[in-house]
Amino acid sequence: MSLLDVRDVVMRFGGVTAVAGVSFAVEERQICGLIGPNGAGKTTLFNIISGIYRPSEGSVTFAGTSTTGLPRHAMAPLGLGRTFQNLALFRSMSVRENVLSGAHSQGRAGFLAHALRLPAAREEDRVAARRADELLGLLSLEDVADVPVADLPFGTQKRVEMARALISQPRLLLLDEPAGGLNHGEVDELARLLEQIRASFALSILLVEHHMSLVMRVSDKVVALDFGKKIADGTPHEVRTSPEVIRAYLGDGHDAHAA
Ligand SMILES: Nc1ncnc2c1ncn2[C@@H]1O[C@H](COP(=O)(O)OP(=O)(O)OP(=O)(O)O)[C@@H](O)[C@H]1O
Repeated sequence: MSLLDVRDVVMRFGGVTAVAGVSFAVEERQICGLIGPNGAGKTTLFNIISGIYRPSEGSVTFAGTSTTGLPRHAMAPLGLGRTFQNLALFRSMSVRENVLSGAHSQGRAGFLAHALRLPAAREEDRVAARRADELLGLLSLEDVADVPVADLPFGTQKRVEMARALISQPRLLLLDEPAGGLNHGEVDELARLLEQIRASFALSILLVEHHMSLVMRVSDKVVALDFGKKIADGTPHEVRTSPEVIRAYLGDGHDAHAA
């Protein structure tokens, strides 16, 4: 059984079919890249998997549970973490507070236990604080732990978002254009970080990304979309050399050399 199973998913917005019957799977500990030219349907599919949209047709199964149409707040407790293309951080809060905010979805002790500072809640807070420290170290954020997020460069904010997604210990991390807005050096750093995260946390990653060299470097497999349909699904080499993928990028005036 695959960790994530996307089956025959269709998404229509009025007269527009954004996703036209896509199936693919992500296995345990796999890094899967999702690529395609502008308007191919990547973000729509990503939003379906993370519970923002309910598909018009088809199903999504995560770790054996059907998540089709489940609300997004039900996703983190199941083990699905995500980051956003345009960052969704609390800008006036510190890095540590932002990272800790990701732990709340995991809490089992409940609102009342936290309000009354009962032992179960205090233990949860201790565990979360310990995990936050580990993640701040792993993502080289210790020196800025107490700095408000708004005062940090974009690349650093992206690492904060990653740490916040990781604190809930997801089995699958959904990353929406993590390289967007990063410079060369930062993209290189990101590639190393993704490999390190996979090794340290034994998780799977689904990566929607335009930055081809990053996708090809870190992915075990790549799924390519064009006009809402899957046009390739295989190793980075297979996808990079697929005539349909080359055609999709060339035909649309995209940077085909990078592919
Ligand atoms: N809420 C919506 N209402 C109407 N049409 C939409 C909506 N969301 C997406 N679309 C259309 O669906 C198609 C796929 O869009 P989507 O954003 O999923 O593509 P994408 O591959 O993520 O593109 P990009 O790389 O530019 O982010 C596009 O034609 C888009 O205009």
